[in-house]
Amino acid sequence: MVSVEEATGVVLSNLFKPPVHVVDLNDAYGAVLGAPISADRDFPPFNRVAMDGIALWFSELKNGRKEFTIEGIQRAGQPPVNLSDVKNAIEVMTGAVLPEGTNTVIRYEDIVIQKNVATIMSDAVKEGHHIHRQGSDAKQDDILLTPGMILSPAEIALLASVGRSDVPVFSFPKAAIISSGDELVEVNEIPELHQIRRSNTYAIQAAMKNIGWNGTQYHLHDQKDFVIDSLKVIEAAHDVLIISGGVSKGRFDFIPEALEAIGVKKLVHQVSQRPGKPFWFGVSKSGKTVFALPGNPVSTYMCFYRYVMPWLYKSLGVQQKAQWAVLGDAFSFEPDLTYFVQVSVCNENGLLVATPEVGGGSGDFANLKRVDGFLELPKGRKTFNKGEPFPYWSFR
Ligand SMILES: Nc1nc2c(c(=O)[nH]1)N[C@H]1C(S)=C(S)[C@@H](COP(=O)(O)OP(=O)(O)OC[C@H]3O[C@@H](n4cnc5c(N)ncnc54)[C@H](O)[C@@H]3O)O[C@H]1N2
Ligand code: MOO
Repeated sequence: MVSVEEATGVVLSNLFKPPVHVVDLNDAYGAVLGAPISADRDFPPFNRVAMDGIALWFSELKNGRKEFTIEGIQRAGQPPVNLSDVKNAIEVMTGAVLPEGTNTVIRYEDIVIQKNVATIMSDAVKEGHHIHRQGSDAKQDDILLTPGMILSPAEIALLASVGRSDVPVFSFPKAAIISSGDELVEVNEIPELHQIRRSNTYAIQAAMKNIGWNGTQYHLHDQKDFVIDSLKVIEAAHDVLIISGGVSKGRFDFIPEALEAIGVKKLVHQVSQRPGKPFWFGVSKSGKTVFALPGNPVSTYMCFYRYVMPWLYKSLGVQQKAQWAVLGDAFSFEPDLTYFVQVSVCNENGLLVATPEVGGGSGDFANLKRVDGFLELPKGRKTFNKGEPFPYWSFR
């Protein structure tokens, strides 16, 4: 049995190398950027007028002139006009290029215009006011976005502004989501007394969809040869297998044996954690990744967020930000295991406070509906204090 930290270390050193494909800018939201994006021009690309008003040559104002004849207008979208006489000014619009021969913008609010003459009413005008300087935000060829960024609306705006209508993004690994167990029937079936509907693969699929990842669902009956043959075919056709169930010690828990039979090397089996102790992880001969998550629904769920998601993010170069929350109530847990306690969270004066909602164990997935995530309470301790911070794994 290995610790959570050891298991994490193994999982995160067996990553998927994602290929890059191109998507239309309109479809890029939420995708993971697959190549660096640089500025094709300075940001802003020209000295940009930042307020509607007039532009003039500041020395004239400094030397005492208060009245400036307006000799023209500079609209946004027009090439720069030229101030021909420093005693004059040019009306300028926000977003326009600063007219040549001017170096200061004064807002309409600070002037009075009568008969084409602007009188400056403010004493607070400073040289260079209200000009968004060329290159002040970024220089041409600066790297604006790096691979591994999840594209939010902010990045979409940058991609648009540098002319990237085709966006290179990382492809997600092709995933198989596999359930196993003869007690499981399809969602649209009426189960017999001894049966239940399968729900874990749907939960995994939904968790994946949340980040734009898709998988194909399979179900395996508890028949050893069938499991071996099916896994062989599925392994060949996917980059990652996410299996739920059949990994503990039951007579019909064939998954570890079947995986080894098809050449998947076991790298982790059994982690000193609750839930999810029978967690299994391995890599096939052809480099495919296999997660076999313990079948109890809460265990599957927890292991997906604690191991599969970090693996995916690291594979795609995404920096997963560690989250912490403080324990809302004192808590005790006797076994010498890392305990992922189900918690509901709320924000109290800027602090994320996690209140344990233990529920009825790892089979009680009805409890998950009132829970926001898991708080990771370390092994080697029995009591945990109210107000103490611990890593928090959110699924909302
Ligand atoms: N002798 C031992 N028995 C068990 C141990 C152990 O260490 N020694 N570990 C227990 C723990 S902890 C867990 S977790 C489970 C995990 O077992 P499996 O991975 O083999 O899971 P199954 O037995 O197939 O299923 C467990 C439970 O979950 C239900 N299940 C499975 N798949 C689904 C699904 N897709 N949707 C909904 N529910 C699912 C299944 O019906 C079982 O009730 O083993 C303990 N036993
Ligand atoms: O540890 Mo198991 O994953 O609790 O039911």
